[in-house]
Amino acid sequence: MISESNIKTLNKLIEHAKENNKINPTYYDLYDIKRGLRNNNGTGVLVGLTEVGSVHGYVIEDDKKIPREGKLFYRGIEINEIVNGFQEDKRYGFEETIYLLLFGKLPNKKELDDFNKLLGSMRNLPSGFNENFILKLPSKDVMNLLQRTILFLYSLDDNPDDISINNIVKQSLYLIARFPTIIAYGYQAKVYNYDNKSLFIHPAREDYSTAENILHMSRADSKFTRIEAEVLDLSLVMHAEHGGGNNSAFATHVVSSSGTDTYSAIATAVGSLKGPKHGGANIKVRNMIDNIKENVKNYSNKEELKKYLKQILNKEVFDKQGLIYGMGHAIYTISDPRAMLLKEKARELAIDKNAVKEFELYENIELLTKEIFLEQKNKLICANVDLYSGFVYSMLNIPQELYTPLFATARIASWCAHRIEQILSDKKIIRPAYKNVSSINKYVKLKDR
Ligand SMILES: CC(=O)SCCNC(=O)CCNC(=O)[C@H](O)C(C)(C)COP(=O)(O)OP(=O)(O)OC[C@H]1O[C@@H](n2cnc3c(N)ncnc32)[C@H](O)[C@@H]1OP(=O)(O)O
Ligand SMILES: O=C([O-])CC(=O)C(=O)O
Repeated sequence: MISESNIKTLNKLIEHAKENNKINPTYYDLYDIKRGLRNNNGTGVLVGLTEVGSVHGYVIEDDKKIPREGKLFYRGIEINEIVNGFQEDKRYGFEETIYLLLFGKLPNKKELDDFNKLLGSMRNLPSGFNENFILKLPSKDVMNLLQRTILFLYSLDDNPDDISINNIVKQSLYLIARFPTIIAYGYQAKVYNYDNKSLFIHPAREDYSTAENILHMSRADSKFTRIEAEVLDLSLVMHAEHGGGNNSAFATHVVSSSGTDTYSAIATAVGSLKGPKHGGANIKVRNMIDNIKENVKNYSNKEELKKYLKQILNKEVFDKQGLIYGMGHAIYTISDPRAMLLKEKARELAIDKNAVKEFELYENIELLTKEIFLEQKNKLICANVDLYSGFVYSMLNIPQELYTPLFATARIASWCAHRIEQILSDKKIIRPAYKNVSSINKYVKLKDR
């Protein structure tokens, strides 16, 4: 318990923190600061090269951003082609995607089989690890648990700081293989400790894919249907990579450039992805939907819904941050190809599960937010990958606690790929500049203050 007098001290410190950390907003223009590492025309400042993936949402003509339909490529192959490829063969695609992102080529049948076997053999945690580091130390937040569990794994690695590529590839594969196990057990520990539910620990199965293992380990009865595993697998594929400049990949580049170990780098990326403007938006979307349902009597009525969305944007309601989660993107303008694919999946599942009214709420949020941005800011905005993903998960009976951890389980593939690329190709430590705009102050002796 914090004492009354310490509360007073704390409140005073908070006031100092607020008073003394505000930079005059006009300085940003004066010194031509690339806020958010963006150029004046909204494009990202070019800070690196990559062959892992690329994201297209506009073209530049006469220094102006001209909106285009979104396209996403993994190692030069368009995402829709990858999806069509494994769906036509009626097989899972996430492991093939990890292979492609990490090793830069599509695996042949034997290479893919061998890779699946290797990942399968790496999925279980070291003996006693779950008991000591997860079940005894639960967290209400599975992303928080994931982040520190990665750091605990450092302590059990005999050679954690070796950043030779031989060692990094091995460490990366262990982490990629173990993320499903960690998030499933982290979820079990959460519901057992905080929600008074029974505890079930199912060992990972070597013969199961990543998606199958997640469903098997996170469910009490360990049962799932082929359709459920296929939809989850598709979602993992679509969340796996998004270029070098997205916040968590860039965070990986930044910390990897200092020469730090794999566990520190990946824990950093998890911390970045958790943010509500990045991967954490999927859980925010869910909360926003619940809030809308509570506060908009007839949420099927577009006028009523639009009025409430405007109140969200004006910071009057919901979390008062002024954001409509699941909408907008740093690169996509007209469309995010993943959101379009997920939307179609969501529509199919909603018809099947009698949830069309809820699907229409998501669709109306998309349409009306676009309308509001055009009317108020003359700005094109589109749904991003986080808008429909949570809805799809809810129809697969995947708990909310796992929404962002599932994103991390997919995205770790590209964090590892970007880290390897950074270490092999760009040896310079990332160190941009901050201009100091404070006055010169004299040190005053304690007795004179
Ligand atoms: C996996 C992912 O990370 S996908 C993104 C997930 N995040 C979300 O869904 C959160 C909601 N969306 C957002 O916050 C933003 O759209 C971001 C962070 C994704 C991108 O932001 P930016 O790169 O700044 O986008 P952009 O340059 O197009 O934004 C222009 C303006 O529109 C605002 N804007 C963009 N999207 C939204 C939104 N969904 N709600 C409210 N305002 C928004 C921005 O805050 C910015 O305002 P400003 O000019 O007053 O600073
Ligand atoms: O690219 C970005 O800025 C955000 C991101 O990671 C994604 O959309 O998957």
